[in-house]
Amino acid sequence: MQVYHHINDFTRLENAAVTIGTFDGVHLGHQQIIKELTDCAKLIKGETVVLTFFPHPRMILNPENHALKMINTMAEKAEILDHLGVDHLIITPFTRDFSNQTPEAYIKNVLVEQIGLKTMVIGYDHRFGKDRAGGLNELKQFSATYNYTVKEIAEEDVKDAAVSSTRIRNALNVGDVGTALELMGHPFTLSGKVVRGDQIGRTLGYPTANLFIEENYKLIPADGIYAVTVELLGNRNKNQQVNDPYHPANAKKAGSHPHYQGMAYIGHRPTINGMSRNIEVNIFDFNEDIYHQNIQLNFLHFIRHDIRFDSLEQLKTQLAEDKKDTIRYFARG
Ligand SMILES: Cc1cc2nc3c(=O)[nH]c(=O)nc-3n(C[C@H](O)[C@H](O)[C@H](O)COP(=O)(O)O)c2cc1C
Ligand SMILES: Nc1ncnc2c1ncn2[C@@H]1O[C@H](COP(=O)(O)OP(=O)(O)O)[C@@H](O)[C@H]1O
Repeated sequence: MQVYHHINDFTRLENAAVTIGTFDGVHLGHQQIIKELTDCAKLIKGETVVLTFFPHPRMILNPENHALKMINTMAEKAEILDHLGVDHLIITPFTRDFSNQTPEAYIKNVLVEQIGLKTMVIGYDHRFGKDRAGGLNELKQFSATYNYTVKEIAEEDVKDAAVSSTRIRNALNVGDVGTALELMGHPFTLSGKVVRGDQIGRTLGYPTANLFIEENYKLIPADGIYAVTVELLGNRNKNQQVNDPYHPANAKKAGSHPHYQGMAYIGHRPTINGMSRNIEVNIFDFNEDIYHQNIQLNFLHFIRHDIRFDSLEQLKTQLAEDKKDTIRYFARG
């Protein structure tokens, strides 16, 4: 997949099948749109283009709204779209100028002249252009003039499945990573660098790698303990991943890097009166120094809520129970 950070970097295609959206979570509904896009591209012997906005329009229009958290970082989204076989991903900065275009100007200047639109695949409720005046009707209205077709994804197709980014965010906010997995068809992930903590973990017999997440817009699930798989990504630069998905350090094929099971903790560590909200993982059958490495946690199952214990000894007893519960979860297959 080719990634572009500005529409001007894009070289117009002969036959582009295009879709536009935020695609947060790249859930089963989104995957249906991408599948439709791929089928349309085959019909016109063309290539697939996903046009997305980053930062999210609401982050720009509402920068003080810290409540707006995203299921995916841009890098994670790019990676999933790449796996789904998308040919071109255009990440457009959402500027006032851009959003002030009329629907026709947007269709003509951006979609037709800069991208080479031949087939538009679009969800029933997508809006674009100044005051969100553009939608399916406008796309259809100008299709004859600018010589493209419109493939609509019907409301019932998306709604039937009851899949939405909002529903996934709500599930994650209460720790229900199982529902998120079901609605996305892939696990919710957190990735970042391993940083030093207070080094208490190892004294309990449960060393925990502490995760630092760079993207402040990333949604962190509810406090609690989770069954996760852990991928050791080495020292790759996550930003490079978006800029250059072909960089060898960014190749992330199944089995190309170590994969472990583990139990993750999200919370303030009330037992030791911790101040910060930590994301930590105890990796099973593992004993290596991974400070400064990038790791990815794949969240599969909620184990329990965070608890304040009266002593570290009690916490340690509970950690042994958590490990048993987590192993039992994985054994269930
Ligand atoms: C699976 C797991 C469950 C945990 N559960 C709790 C908990 O219920 N209450 C709590 O205060 N801390 C909990 N912790 C966090 C520990 O307090 C923390 O790992 C320990 O203080 C070590 O911190 P350090 O990595 O900064 O050294 C848990 C950690 C893990 C890995
Ligand atoms: N099984 C393991 N799970 C997690 N980290 C491990 C494991 N074995 C070794 N480590 C290393 O130990 C560190 C965690 O030890 P810990 O005592 O909890 O220190 P800290 O408080 O700095 O996280 C990790 O960052 C990692 O480098």
